[in-house]
Amino acid sequence: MAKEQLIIFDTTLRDGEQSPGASMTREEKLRIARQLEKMHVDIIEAGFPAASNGDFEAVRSVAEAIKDSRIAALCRTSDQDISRALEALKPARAGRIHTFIATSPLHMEKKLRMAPEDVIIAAKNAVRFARNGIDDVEFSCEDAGRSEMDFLCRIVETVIKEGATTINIPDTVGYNVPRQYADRICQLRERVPNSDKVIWSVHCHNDLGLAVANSLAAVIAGARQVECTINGLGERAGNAALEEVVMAVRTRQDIFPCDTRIDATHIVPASKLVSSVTGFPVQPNKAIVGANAFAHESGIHQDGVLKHRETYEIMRAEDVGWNTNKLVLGKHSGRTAFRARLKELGIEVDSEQVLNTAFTRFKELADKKHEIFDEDLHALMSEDVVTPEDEYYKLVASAFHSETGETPHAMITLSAGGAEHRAEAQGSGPVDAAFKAIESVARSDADLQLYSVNAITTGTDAQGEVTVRLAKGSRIVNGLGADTDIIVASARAYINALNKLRSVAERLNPQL
Ligand SMILES: CC(=O)SCCNC(=O)CCNC(=O)[C@H](O)C(C)(C)COP(=O)(O)OP(=O)(O)OC[C@H]1O[C@@H](n2cnc3c(N)ncnc32)[C@H](O)[C@@H]1OP(=O)(O)O
Ligand SMILES: CC(C)C(=O)C(=O)O
Ligand SMILES: [Mg+2]
Repeated sequence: MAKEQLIIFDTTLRDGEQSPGASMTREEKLRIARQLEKMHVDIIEAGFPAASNGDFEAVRSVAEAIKDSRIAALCRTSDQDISRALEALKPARAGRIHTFIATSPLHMEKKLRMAPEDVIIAAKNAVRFARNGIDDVEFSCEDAGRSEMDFLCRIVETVIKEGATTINIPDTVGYNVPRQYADRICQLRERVPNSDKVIWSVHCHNDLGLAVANSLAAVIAGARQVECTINGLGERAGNAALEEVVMAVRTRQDIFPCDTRIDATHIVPASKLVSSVTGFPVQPNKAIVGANAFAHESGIHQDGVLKHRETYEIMRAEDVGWNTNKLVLGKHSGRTAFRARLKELGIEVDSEQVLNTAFTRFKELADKKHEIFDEDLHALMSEDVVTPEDEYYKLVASAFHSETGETPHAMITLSAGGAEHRAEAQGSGPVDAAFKAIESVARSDADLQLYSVNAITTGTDAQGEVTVRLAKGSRIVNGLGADTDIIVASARAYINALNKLRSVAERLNPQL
């Protein structure tokens, strides 16, 4: 049997924009709307035209530009708001008026200061007025999650009689839990006359982190429109995240009697676009669109994924717009992932013993660094362990001078093959000066590819550890140096890298 359609109503440009700091210009709304259209979002709520001239123009521009998604505009129950929204929607090929009024005792008494009977009259008049201007009218019972069921049934019955085509039951303050919210939808569908003539919609906020769970529970209870936003953007803790709703329904087709029309491969680009427009970063562990959503770091998981992806992946990264899943090498990784990455990098390991030695070094490095990059692996595999006894270069003495207004200066005494050399240099900072002084003796001509500093103890007397990566031709090595003086640690790291470069060169050319 063909699945029913679950309508995706995206409100990133309206409720999403209500996130403090997320307001968008007309051009930004247009860019996002085009991406939503590409994804096959059914309805794009573009804004609240009565809010400002800017929002009016933004809704009008979106209505003009978008052809394959329906454009909705939000308005209160007043004729002025509705007229403004109708005006903004004029260029739309398909438009929808979305009008709302609060229905909870708290909102009616304290905010609207209206008697419940007057709220029903306002809703009735608004839907009638809107239907005179447009065929598609959605009515929302704001704060439905805290409204009395009998009252909800009455107001919904009234607006259906006036021609509302979609009835939205928002959990405006994210107060509901899934079973209770689903029960509301079931009761409304059972009790309201002609409930089968309208689409039941849900709009959940995430104040208790339940927006997606509540939306999905409502879908199982018969809702066929979900209002949601990219990255879960929205007022306060946000709305249900579009990407999570879409992928939950798609991944669990064994449970849901419906599916969306969304082309999920556009989800990650949409997430990145919304994040860059609003300046709201996506947390790495965010479902579907977070940088770690398809990344595996621990050895047992990596081994499983390499043997069969589905051991630890319920969706394919490619299906939501990532290039691929990721195996991140770190201190929890095991030999399987280590060997696999080396193979990808074209590094042949000819024996188990070489692999084991390299793996031990890899673990030592991983204890010091959060993430191991491909360059680290190249360095790791191309270097020999240099023991203090066979170090060619040794730091004998050093002095650094750095004073405000003066060029930093370094003096180094370096032993090279047993002969001591004294060198001085100036640099843009004391570390730069130290490296230049060392180079003036070693003349390695290597490229400095990485300089990174870690504090390995805490406090002002912290031991600083420096990593220096040098590259020469195809050789890449990592040098490490530690000292409580960070400039000395840097000089040691540079010298350590020089010794490793030399030892690799010797291995390749024993005449050296
Ligand atoms: C749950 C939601 O997300 S609701 C949508 C939230 N979005 C917005 O608020 C859009 C941006 N808002 C605005 O730009 C402004 O608030 C405007 C232009 C809409 C109204 O501005 P103002 O006229 O200055 O009113 P103000 O914002 O101070 O107060 C809201 C008024 O609307 C009334 N109101 C609230 N909801 C409704 C409604 N659904 N239908 C009719 N009146 C309503 C309030 O009771 C209040 O009326 P009062 O001034 O007589 O007390
Ligand atoms: C206007 C309505 C749909 C809303 O955003 C809410 O109740 O949260
Ligand atoms: Mg909302």
